[in-house]
Amino acid sequence: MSQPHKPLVADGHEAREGGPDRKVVDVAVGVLIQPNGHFLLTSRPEGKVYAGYWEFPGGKLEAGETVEQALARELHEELGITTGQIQRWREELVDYPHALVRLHFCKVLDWSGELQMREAQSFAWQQIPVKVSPVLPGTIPVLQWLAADIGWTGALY
Ligand SMILES: Nc1nc2c([nH]c(=O)n2[C@H]2C[C@H](O)[C@@H](COP(=O)(O)OP(=O)(O)OP(=O)(O)O)O2)c(=O)[nH]1
Repeated sequence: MSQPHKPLVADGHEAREGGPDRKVVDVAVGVLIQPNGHFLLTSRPEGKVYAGYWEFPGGKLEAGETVEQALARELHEELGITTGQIQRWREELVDYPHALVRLHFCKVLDWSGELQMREAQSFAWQQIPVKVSPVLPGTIPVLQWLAADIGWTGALY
């Protein structure tokens, strides 16, 4: 099967050919956007790969879950919020040394509940250019899309 486009290669390593042992891991990711356009970034907790890097909240799909179900579960588990409508937005394949991941980015404009950092992560409401660092390689395309939405052509972070 051909890929829709070449994966983004993180960390400058050579992209590996997708052998039978290199499975794609599907990840549901939420871009929570406030009415003023600010979006939520969270830092990856200690103990996970890329600990301390900033990303959009989300996580891997469990067996039998849709992207929307996985994202609603992850946002509740990680942030304690209940999501309203989840809008599928874009997909990105990222080739990390640790895994080949397909990120299913969704826009979330509607949620209820106060944010709770249930995994002791940090959070920051951001706008372009992003002030927190470092950002996870897989989040950079999203910053490009968000910048394009507002006609921003300057630095992203
Ligand atoms: N949540 C999230 N993950 C991202 C983003 N960008 C990006 O490349 N990733 C990658 C990092 C990881 O390889 C993968 C997400 O896996 P994870 O370890 O956070 O998932 P999880 O919460 O289900 O983890 P676990 O329970 O298995 O520890 O997707 C992003 O913006 N948000």
